[in-house]
Amino acid sequence: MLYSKVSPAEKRVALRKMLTAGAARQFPGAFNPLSARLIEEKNFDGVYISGAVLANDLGLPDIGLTTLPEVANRAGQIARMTDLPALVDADTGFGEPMNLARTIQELEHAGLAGMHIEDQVLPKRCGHLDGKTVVDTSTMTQRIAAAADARIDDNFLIMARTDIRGIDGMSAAVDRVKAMVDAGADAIFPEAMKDLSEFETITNAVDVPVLANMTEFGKSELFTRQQLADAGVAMVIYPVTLLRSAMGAAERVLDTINADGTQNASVDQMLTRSRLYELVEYEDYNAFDSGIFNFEVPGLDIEANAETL
Ligand SMILES: C[C@](O)(C(=O)O)[C@H](CC(=O)O)C(=O)O
Ligand SMILES: [Mg+2]
Repeated sequence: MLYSKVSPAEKRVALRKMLTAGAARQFPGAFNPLSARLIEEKNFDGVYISGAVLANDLGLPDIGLTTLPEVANRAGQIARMTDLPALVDADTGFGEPMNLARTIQELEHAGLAGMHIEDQVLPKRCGHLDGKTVVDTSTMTQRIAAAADARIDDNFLIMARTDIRGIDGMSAAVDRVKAMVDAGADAIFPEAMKDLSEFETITNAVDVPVLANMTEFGKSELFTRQQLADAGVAMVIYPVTLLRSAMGAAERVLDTINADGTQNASVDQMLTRSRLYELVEYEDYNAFDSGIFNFEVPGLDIEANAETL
């Protein structure tokens, strides 16, 4: 009922423990707090909170327009609704090293288990698009060092993402991930890997957990969990999958209403009222209320006093 009773500190420890090379832990992207519940109920390992989803949910493109308070607030609403650890996408960190320090502390206070920051320059782009630019290595390593230094809970995971693969190729990507680990990154997100051998090159180059981004309509093929595990990947995200599915369903039902004048033909595709109530634990709230508002007043015989009450 209400929020998760697992503390952020416990979630961070759990995240650290589960991220071993080849574990390929699966983190679907929650597009709202309720979908985080669904992810947990379906036994996934953790919840991802995508920058693209946070921006798109506000009707904005994913080009770095969202602000730290917006991201921290929404990510916190999602993270506290599940017992699973949540990893949030903090884009480029919302500024330069001093801002990075504040970003880390805000996200820690919001109850996140970890975050990732990337080496793009603003305006940033989806990592699977062309036309990106990245900062030089020393700017990126300063961001990571400032983030690591500002953290209060040592278990808060700082993941570093590089978008350099699509610009300067794989050997630049290998140099960049090594430098990011040396600067204090706890985990690596190599963006826009073309195939499994590229993931393997990265997992062989560093000793920290590596993430694979299985976003649809991007540059990577949609590999299975097993394929990614065999390439040494520790964590897999499906960042926009649920939002795309939910919006796809929404579009179809609107078309049905337009065509038929009623939603009847779509009802069997919907989450039923009882299933929805199950997800929000309606029964537990009812039980709580009936335990308190039982209309019994100690020492008072309600029936005997019925006329005067
Ligand atoms: C992972 C990502 O950073 C996100 O914000 O979810 C995006 C996903 C996408 O746009 O498909 C990305 O840059 O890959
Ligand atoms: Mg993003």
